[in-house]
Amino acid sequence: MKPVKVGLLGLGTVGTGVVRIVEGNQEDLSSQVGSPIIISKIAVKNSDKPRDIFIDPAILTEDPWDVIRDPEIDVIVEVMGGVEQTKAYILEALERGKHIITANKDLMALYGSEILAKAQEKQCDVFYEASVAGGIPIIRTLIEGFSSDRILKIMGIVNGTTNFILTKMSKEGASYDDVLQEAQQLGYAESDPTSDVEGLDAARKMAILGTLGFRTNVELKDVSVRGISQVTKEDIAYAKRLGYEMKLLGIADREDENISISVQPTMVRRSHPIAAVNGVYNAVYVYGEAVGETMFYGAGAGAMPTATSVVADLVAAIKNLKLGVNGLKAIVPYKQKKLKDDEQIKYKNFILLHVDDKAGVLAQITQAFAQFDVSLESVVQQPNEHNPYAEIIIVTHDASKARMNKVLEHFEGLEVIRTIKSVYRVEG
Ligand SMILES: NC(=O)C1=CN([C@@H]2O[C@H](COP(=O)(O)OP(=O)(O)OC[C@H]3O[C@@H](n4cnc5c(N)ncnc54)[C@H](OP(=O)(O)O)[C@@H]3O)[C@@H](O)[C@H]2O)C=CC1
Ligand SMILES: N[C@@H](CC=O)C(=O)O
Repeated sequence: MKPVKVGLLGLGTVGTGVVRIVEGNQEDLSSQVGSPIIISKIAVKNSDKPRDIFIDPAILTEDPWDVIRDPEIDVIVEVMGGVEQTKAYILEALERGKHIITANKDLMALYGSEILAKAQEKQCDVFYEASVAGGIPIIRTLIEGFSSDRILKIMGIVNGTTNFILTKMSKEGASYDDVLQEAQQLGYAESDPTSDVEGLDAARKMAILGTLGFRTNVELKDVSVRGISQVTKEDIAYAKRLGYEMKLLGIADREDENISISVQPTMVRRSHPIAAVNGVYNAVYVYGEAVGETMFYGAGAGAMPTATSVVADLVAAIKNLKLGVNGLKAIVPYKQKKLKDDEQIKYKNFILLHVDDKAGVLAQITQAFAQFDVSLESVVQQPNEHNPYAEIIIVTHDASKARMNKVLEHFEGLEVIRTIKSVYRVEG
């Protein structure tokens, strides 16, 4: 049987995992697709770099165009990262009728619609399962498993690095910087980890999930983003005390046809299944109008979990190639997008204030909430052992983002408030 030739762009954390799986599971994979799968060319930045696996130096190139322009290659697996130049490689590969597998969320969040339109024009597959939540098959699930339902909410821990950091800070009291370094050594973090810790990586993934779940074109600029770099050990301790776990949570929801998408550190009620997702694990909770609650769990980053999704996509693409079809057409968004405004976005809030320790302060604070029509679930005032100020810890009921912003603006001008220490979304 004639082998299927695959071109690999990138041989780093994920690329090495892909080679291991394709070689290690060759018998099983080839029996599924009906012919051997051969990685015949690999583009890397530095072909002299020592590798963890044996690679025939003759198949390495430092020029990705060698892979894209090779007429023998049927499928391109892109695990190299990058956006503008990588987009050019992929569009050219599609132009040449090659099928694409990518783990690149940066690319798909920014140019997914253009790439998918080109794929449709050329009747090629573009599969990108590994781009969201590593080893969890969430993209296929949204496209196929939920094709019959109307999704109302998608809530996810979709970044392994930040979940690893928050878990270690919470359970071991570890320092933010040390754990970030460990996540980098383990191959979880992006080449520039700022995109992990500042929430951008999760935002890209939520844009992809929102597009698929709501069948409308969610763009990166539609996602409001806040990362974990300002989350302190004290914040995590307060969350725990109140019965919550601190998680970097992506939330996409819709009411009628109005949607909102955000990524932010969130205090999640301990009884919610997502609160128990720790370490590099990810989870995506999907609420469908008909199906109700579902949740999908697995490793969100790292070589082998991510490569599992990449190679599963490869198998799907080769099966399609053999059948002369291309699949997953439902991914092309068709609905007009309507974003919620700040008055329509509502959730509970946790607020920690440092205030002057004197009579009447609490009344001033609660009055401000009443003035802007924000009702409160709990308010606690306590002296601070080490400082001359008191702490006020507030949890609101659901309040619109617009009204909460007004409260916080008002607080900026209140003399009795020394610092607005922390404000977090609360879920559950
Ligand atoms: N790591 C993870 O857990 C996950 C990563 N992803 C995504 O997968 C992709 C790859 O990530 P990862 O494997 O971690 O990245 P790495 O940095 O480990 O690997 C990148 C690879 O691409 C090669 N490369 C980079 N730039 C070029 C270039 N211009 N020309 C040729 N080769 C190039 C590098 O070559 P060389 O080896 O010579 O330096 C390296 O082999 C990214 O899009 C990432 O966002 C998705 C899910 C999980
Ligand atoms: N840096 C990412 C890798 C997977 O997408 C993460 O930590 O989740």
